[in-house]
Order: sequence, then structure tokens, then C-alpha cells
Amino acid sequence: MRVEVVRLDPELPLPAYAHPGDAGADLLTAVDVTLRPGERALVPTGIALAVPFGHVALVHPRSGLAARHGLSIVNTPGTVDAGYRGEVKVLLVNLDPVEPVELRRGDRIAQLVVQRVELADFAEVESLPTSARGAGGYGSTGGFAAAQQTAQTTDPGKAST
Ligand SMILES: O=c1ccn([C@H]2C[C@H](O)[C@@H](COP(=O)(O)OP(=O)(O)OP(=O)(O)O)O2)c(=O)[nH]1
Ligand SMILES: [Mg+2]
Repeated sequence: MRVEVVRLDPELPLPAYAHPGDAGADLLTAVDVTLRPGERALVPTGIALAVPFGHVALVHPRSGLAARHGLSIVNTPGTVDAGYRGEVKVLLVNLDPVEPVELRRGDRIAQLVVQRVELADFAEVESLPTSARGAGGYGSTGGFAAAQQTAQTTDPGKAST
């Protein structure tokens, strides 16, 4: 699928897949940035995209940086809408309790996954069709302790003080 890209920073390369079959194309930081433990920053990537309508580009963390440095993304996965024409940015966060994360301009900081999306036609109704799950959620299929905890958080009558 063709995705048009403008390089706002002409010195940085286009997003690229590292290997054939990769789902995510690496995004780079356009700036040097250092994140102290617990700190977050909205980091520019130097690119703007025109994602085709009916598609979305999702900004995912890179697992290597997460495992080695505790670097993640606050709003993971970030959503780049098809109509968005501004610079793609990555809301990085350093989850390491001790070490700062130092990034240099051109470092790969995240990966962009482009995929199809269904656009819903939201239709108001009086009641919903029944289902096996019903309203159960938040660990309702877990063990005894999880089910009890769910009951406490969802049923104000049973809530402990
Ligand atoms: O990780 C991200 C997330 C968002 N965006 C850009 C593209 C997206 O289309 C726009 C809005 O994102 P989102 O809808 O998540 O933010 P919002 O807080 O709902 O803002 P808005 O009211 O502008 O939709 O910001 C990014 O560049 N990177
Ligand atoms: Mg929005």
C-alpha cells in the first residue's frame, strides 16, 4: 500500500521495515533527548504522513528498548488518523526507576504499524442482543480471588470499606 510521506527533516530517512515481513516500520527521533527516570516527552519524528482513508497508523513501542532501558510509550499504541497531516510524534516515557535514557537524533524510537480499520456506523438502540459473556469483564473469567475482587469493585453493595 502506498503511504505518502513528507520528510520535515530532509536529513532523516523514510520509515523503513528492518526485515521482509515485519509489521512495524521504525520511526526515528528528530532530536536529541534525555529522559530521566519517570520522565516523558513528546518526541518529533521528522515525518508527516497521509495514511489512506480506511486505514490507521499505530505507534508501538520497540521491545528491545523496553527490555533494555524501560523505554515505553505513554499512550501505546498511539493513533495516527488518516486525516492527520501534522508531524508524527511519539510520547515516550522512561519507566526505569534509576537510569536515564539518552537518545540521539536518528535513533530508532518506535515502530509504525499501518492497518485497516472498520469505520462504525453507531446506531442507538433500546437494548443489546444477549451474549454468553453478558456484562462480565475485568477478570470475570479468572480464578476465585479475581472473581471476588471483580464482584467487590462492580457491586457497591458488596464493597469493603
Ligand atoms: O502517538 C501519537 C498519537 C497521536 N498523534 C497525532 C496523530 C493523531 O491523528 C493526532 C490526534 O491523536 P489522538 O486522537 O490520539 O489525540 P487526542 O488527544 O484525541 O487529540 P485530538 O483531539 O486532536 O484528536 O495526533 C501522533 O502523532 N502520535
Ligand atoms: Mg482524537
